[in-house]
Amino acid sequence: MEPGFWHERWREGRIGFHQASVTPQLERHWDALGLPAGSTVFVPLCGKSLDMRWLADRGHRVLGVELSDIAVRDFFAGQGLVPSLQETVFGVHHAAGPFEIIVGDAFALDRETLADCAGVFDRAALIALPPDMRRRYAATTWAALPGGCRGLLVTLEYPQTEKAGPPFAVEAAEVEALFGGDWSPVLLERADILPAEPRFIDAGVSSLTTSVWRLERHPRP
Ligand SMILES: C[S@@+](CC[C@H](N)C(=O)[O-])C[C@H]1O[C@@H](n2cnc3c(N)ncnc32)[C@H](O)[C@@H]1O
Repeated sequence: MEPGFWHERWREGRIGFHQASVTPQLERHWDALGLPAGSTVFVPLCGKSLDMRWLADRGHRVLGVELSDIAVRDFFAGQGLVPSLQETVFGVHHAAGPFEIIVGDAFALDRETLADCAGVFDRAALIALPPDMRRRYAATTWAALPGGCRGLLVTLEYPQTEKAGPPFAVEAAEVEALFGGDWSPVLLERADILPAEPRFIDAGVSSLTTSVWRLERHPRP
């Protein structure tokens, strides 16, 4: 899943991962995190997700990062906003209203850039990456978030031998292994979604569940 893979998907409009509505798990579990209005929420690998609009409607500022400028331009156009552009070492920052989206590489972001993020929402980001990149993502992007940051992570579980990713299966043991050191992962929900996923049924996948994790980062020493 190198950058070229994603750029091609966006160029060709092969973006089956994009949802026309808000992630239901976000709606169900976000308020329980107790993040105050006005706080900033980081949305890594954000695409043009409408979850960002939902978070803004809860009073949050949203900081996204996304490789594809097609996705980011589409997002702002869809919101009827014209962003101002500013170039930094991390990429081109697009800002308008409550949204700032960096067109750049999530793995490159540093602690200073993410210092104001009290929250994080990961849907189709961790699971978009193969195993070695997931380890890198946790060790760089998530590791740059500040102590006390809390958020939600949505994962998928299915027998990886039955279908190739993305999206990839990420089992509970891996969530613990990736985040158990610096974060406190708590499983909030697991649901069987195979009946609603014909692509997985057609591929012969025998079971498919989705999980929602609450993660809270320990204070930094
Ligand atoms: C499966 S999509 C999910 C998008 C979004 N989270 C959603 O729910 O619609 C993964 C996105 O991550 C972006 N991406 C992949 N690798 C990235 C990286 N290293 N830095 C920033 N964005 C990346 C891709 O361009 C793609 O838009």
